[in-house]
Amino acid sequence: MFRMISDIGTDAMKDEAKLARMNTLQSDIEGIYAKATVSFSDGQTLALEPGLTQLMASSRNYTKLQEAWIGWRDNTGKLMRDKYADFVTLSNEGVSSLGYHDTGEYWRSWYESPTFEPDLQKLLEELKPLYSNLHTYVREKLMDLYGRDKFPTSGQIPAHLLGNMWAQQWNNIYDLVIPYPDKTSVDVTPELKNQSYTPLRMFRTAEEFFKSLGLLPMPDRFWNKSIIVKPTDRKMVCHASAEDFYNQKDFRIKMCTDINMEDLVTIHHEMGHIQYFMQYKDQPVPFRDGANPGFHEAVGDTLALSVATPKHLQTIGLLNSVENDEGSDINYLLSMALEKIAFLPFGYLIDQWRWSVFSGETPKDKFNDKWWELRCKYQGVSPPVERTSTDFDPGAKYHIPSNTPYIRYFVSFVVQFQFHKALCEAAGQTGPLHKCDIYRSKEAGTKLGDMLRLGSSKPWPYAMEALTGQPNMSAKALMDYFAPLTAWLEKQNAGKQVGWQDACSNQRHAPLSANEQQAKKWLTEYNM
Ligand SMILES: CC(=O)N[C@@H](CC(=O)O)C(=O)NC[C@H](CC1(C(=O)N[C@@H](Cc2ccc(O)cc2)C(=O)O)CCCC1)C(=O)O
Ligand SMILES: [Zn+2]
Repeated sequence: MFRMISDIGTDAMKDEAKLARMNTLQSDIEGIYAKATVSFSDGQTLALEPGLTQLMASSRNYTKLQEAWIGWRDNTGKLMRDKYADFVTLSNEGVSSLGYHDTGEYWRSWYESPTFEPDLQKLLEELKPLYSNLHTYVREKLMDLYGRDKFPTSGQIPAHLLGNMWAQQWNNIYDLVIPYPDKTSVDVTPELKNQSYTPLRMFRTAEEFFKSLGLLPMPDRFWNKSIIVKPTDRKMVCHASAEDFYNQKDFRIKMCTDINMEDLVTIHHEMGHIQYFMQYKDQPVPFRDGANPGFHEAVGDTLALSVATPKHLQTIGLLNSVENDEGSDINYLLSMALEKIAFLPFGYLIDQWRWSVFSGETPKDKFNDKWWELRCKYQGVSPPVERTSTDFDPGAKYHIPSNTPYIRYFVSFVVQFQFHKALCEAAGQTGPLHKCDIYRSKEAGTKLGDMLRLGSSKPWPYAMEALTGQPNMSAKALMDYFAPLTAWLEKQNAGKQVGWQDACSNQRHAPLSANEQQAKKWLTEYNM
């Protein structure tokens, strides 16, 4: 049901004027985000894609990163706080006539579970040790690079140093934290460029994976009507998206494709939505949805877990040699953890914040305090500079101005490992889960297709059981996948201060004295 009446106001809002006002606020807020750029002190002006995204990914200049981080928030969130508060009020009025207390309760209803919130909390708690170990390992490396005096004594990592505008995934700082630099590195971005991959060839490569499982190819109309490169003749919101036109033949992706590994994964993600649209196209319209929104987000990412393996990348000619030793294995698992484990607290906290706003628990003057309370506590990241209540940092993340629910991604990052495990078993793959590649397995494709064709015609636990043999969300498959890395990180972090205090402190660590630096250098060399 989440897709049919997602802009709930259309059906329920009796007062046309209020509906018009809500839609005006929503499009004003989205317009602020879409037009935002950052002008730097050196005269350069960058938009989010590709400029700021590439800067946050590749710059190692503390001050430049900080300027981009502050500038983006000044030109997005800061300009929308009051409008957002008004939007929240009208959105809640819209759903109240449907019998929901507030918009958050309506959004949670799509998961059809009275224990949805405690289930999520339990999953995050189970995954916290793994996240803390990754956080500690990365923090140590970043402290060495940027200096301890940049880091708060409470243990958080400054949010602008993690290779991403929102610190939501840390794959772009892999080069700063790679455990065994002389072993296979799995980043195939240079190879994609060497082989002059085009956006179209990246899309065709993804389609070929789906077809190898016996799943449906992209129809001609998809190829004719999709937009896969940033247009030059007009403005377009570059944030990738997949659209279902509900006419059983029109399905499209819009995306400003960059030639890199991150976008190859995103293409699989978007194509996963298209595959789901096509598989349930013959269901009655109300059932042309994912079993729940998290399932819809998990399809493409599940297949990308196979595609990203060194073995698969070698199969498709993007990696020439694969070394099967512990070092290469840890390198690969760490690169996957920077994308998947790093994301978990972020994926969880966005709607914890938003639900608290919709419920009235967090009033306008507390919007930003609540945001940083959650960011400091769950994600262990801190603002590089002091934030005030007139800032509105949640508004700097696409899904807040676009009013797109987010807990679906937390659900997806958990269930995609359950799906992967089930498909690997169907494909007869018996080795470690992180080495499994279901490429060309018709058994796996049939099992997945059968689940996708259900759409939302059955409750999601039924679909979960059909695919995995049991009805619940479970962190076990994810923890099995990363088990070798967990052991390695625990060894690396032995003797280190693991974790952080709930609240961010303003106090920074003192810089190392000269002989402390010398001692650290000897220790590092000795340990090596
Ligand atoms: C009509 C409509 O609304 N269509 C929906 C789909 C549907 O509901 O049918 C849709 O196209 N939504 C766009 C959204 C785009 C992306 C996104 O926003 N991702 C999250 C989190 C994340 C990050 C990494 C990752 O690997 C997976 C997820 C972020 O970037 O923060 C951008 C990159 C990937 C997915 C999407 O595809 O989910
Ligand atoms: Zn998606």
